[in-house]
Amino acid sequence: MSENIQHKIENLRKELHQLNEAYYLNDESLMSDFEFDQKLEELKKIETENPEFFDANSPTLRVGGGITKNFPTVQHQFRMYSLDNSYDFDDLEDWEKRIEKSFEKEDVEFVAELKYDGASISILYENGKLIQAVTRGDGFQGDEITNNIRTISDIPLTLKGDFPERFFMRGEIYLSRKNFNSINEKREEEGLDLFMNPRNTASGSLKMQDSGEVRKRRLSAVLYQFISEDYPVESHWELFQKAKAWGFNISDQAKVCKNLEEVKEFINYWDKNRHDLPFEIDGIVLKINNLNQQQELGYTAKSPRWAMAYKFKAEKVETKLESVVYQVGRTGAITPVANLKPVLLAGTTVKRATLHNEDQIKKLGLHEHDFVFVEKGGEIIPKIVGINEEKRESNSREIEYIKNCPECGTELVKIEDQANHFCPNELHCPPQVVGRMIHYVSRKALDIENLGSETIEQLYKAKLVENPADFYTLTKEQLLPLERMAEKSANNIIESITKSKTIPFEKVLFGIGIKHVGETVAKKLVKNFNTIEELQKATLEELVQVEDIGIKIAESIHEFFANDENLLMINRLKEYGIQLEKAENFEEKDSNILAEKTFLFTGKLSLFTREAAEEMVEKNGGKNISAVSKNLNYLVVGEKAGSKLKKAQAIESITILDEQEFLDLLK
Ligand SMILES: NC(=O)c1ccc[n+]([C@@H]2O[C@H](COP(=O)([O-])OP(=O)(O)OC[C@H]3O[C@@H](n4cnc5c(N)ncnc54)[C@H](O)[C@@H]3O)[C@@H](O)[C@H]2O)c1
Ligand SMILES: [Zn+2]
Repeated sequence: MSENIQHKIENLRKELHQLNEAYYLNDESLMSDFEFDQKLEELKKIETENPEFFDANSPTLRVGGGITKNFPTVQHQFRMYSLDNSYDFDDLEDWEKRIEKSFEKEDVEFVAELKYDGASISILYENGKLIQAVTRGDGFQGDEITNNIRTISDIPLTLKGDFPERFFMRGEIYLSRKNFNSINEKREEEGLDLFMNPRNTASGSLKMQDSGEVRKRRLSAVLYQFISEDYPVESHWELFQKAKAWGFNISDQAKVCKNLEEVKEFINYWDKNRHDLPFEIDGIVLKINNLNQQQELGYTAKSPRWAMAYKFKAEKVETKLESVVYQVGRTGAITPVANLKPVLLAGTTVKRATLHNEDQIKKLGLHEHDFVFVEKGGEIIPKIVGINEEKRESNSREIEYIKNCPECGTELVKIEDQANHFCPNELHCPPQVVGRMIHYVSRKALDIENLGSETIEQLYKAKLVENPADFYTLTKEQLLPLERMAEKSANNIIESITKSKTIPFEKVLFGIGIKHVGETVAKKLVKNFNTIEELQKATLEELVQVEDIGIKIAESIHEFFANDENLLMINRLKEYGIQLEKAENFEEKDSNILAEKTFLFTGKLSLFTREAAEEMVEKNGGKNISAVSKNLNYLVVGEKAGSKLKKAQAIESITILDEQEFLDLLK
């Protein structure tokens, strides 16, 4: 018996650890939050009943996140906790009763706030200036991401009014629905995978190395906690008002509730109206208003006793399955999709739900015309979570998975370790053909501006292009009849196509879409092979001798050149003057960490010479400029820096670094 229980505890702990790792480190939700929380609750219960299996590392006792290797690690002066959560009023009532009991003779007030769905951050302010920003990490230590946080316009770099000398502000970094959608629209244009949901995208954005890219994500921030050695006021609510006056973005919806009735009203209101907010929330947070009471209640191993999260369950509705259709992605992956009788769910009308793959359909046991339960969990696309078998028609047949590609008829294949089926007809299956051309024009490949995925699709349908070489024979006259194509756009497209003839070999090699040859591999190949002919002639042995090239990539390169159609395309590209030879100034960049960043060095440098420093900037994608202005991002100062430093200090957007801090940027 006890062996069984031990086994169960260990399995649950292991599973929850894995889910935490996916969620916090890879920004992936492998199940809904509700399912996760149920498992956590189950573990908590078994652990309480079987205290002999105590483990301080259990997910019930530890904050789920961790730190990465990509940023400096910083210890939190004040620990960052998680929140206890509940999904129903009974739990809230229990919590309130416990609290009432602790303060029999005092009034207890609550502050109810929206629970923003993003990633938490702790920001240190000293003398009214933003000094440092750190992620929650494991609660004890986190990643130092100050430069990324500085790009968020909701976060003040300088405070106003009667702010305390030194304190931390904590809050949530999130992404509005609108900005999330526009990021995905752009990714779709560029043929990139779409992001799953705003929470994971916000959290992933914070971990990017290039703050220029972070800025483009247009993140938002809301601050909800002031922390310091001592407090200027006596309640959480007053702190909010203070913080607002100092220039912080505080939630407009927060409200003082005198009792649980008012709390319930607040919760019910937002459960109903949350879909109208411009951002996503996953619940409501309740905090005891009085700071003395907060202090008296203190903390458990993982969360404050003076706060509680009430989480909304994902909504679930029943509707009828009308049909199952199969989508072919640009890489040839097949995704089954359920067409549903339209139904209102979480504020939007749902007509389709993803079925993921054949195994998922089998697991559900889906039959034609079944009545299904649909839920909107962490993902944008709703999913079918169950079937109402009582309503099944007696003669309805089980859904049978397709054997051939719905686009081109080719027999599908299943690759080991992959959940999806694939259409192997890379060169002629329409979505794959279009996908290859979209990849060719994308920013990191031939960077042909003005030619979006829609236009490419139209060109393909009009039989004007079938592979990247065809772009170079396009004329303005052929473009003009396309939908929504004006003279000016047609000219721009032709111009961008012509301009792509100067794009260097390594980007062309990436652009022609040899399987497994990504950006970095393409660079490594060009470093070792001067021309496309040399690459074509290389034996498998020669290929695998190149750094980072394994047998899988080598074989894929061979396969590519064994195909006559590919050779024909290469010959045509050569004829049109595309770069298929290593450029004289080819230089393998170390990284792109400093992309779009400008630098200026001043004063007497001791860790490196000015020339070496400027070279480091360039090798990592940055730019050197010669004067202090608004265009400067970083001023790196050595000893005895003079007027440039003074001038830079007056411009808020310039970050001033010492030499070591500059080197740290390159880590
Ligand atoms: N789906 C999965 O696979 C998976 C995996 C791991 C965790 N999770 C989810 O994450 C939860 C655990 O994450 P957690 O520890 O960050 O807890 P949490 O997200 O449930 O609550 C704590 C966090 O809420 C945030 N928050 C938002 N608004 C706030 C406000 N007004 N005041 C205070 N805090 C506010 C803060 O970032 C705080 O750290 C789990 O309960 C689960 O729901 C899901
Ligand atoms: Zn196909």
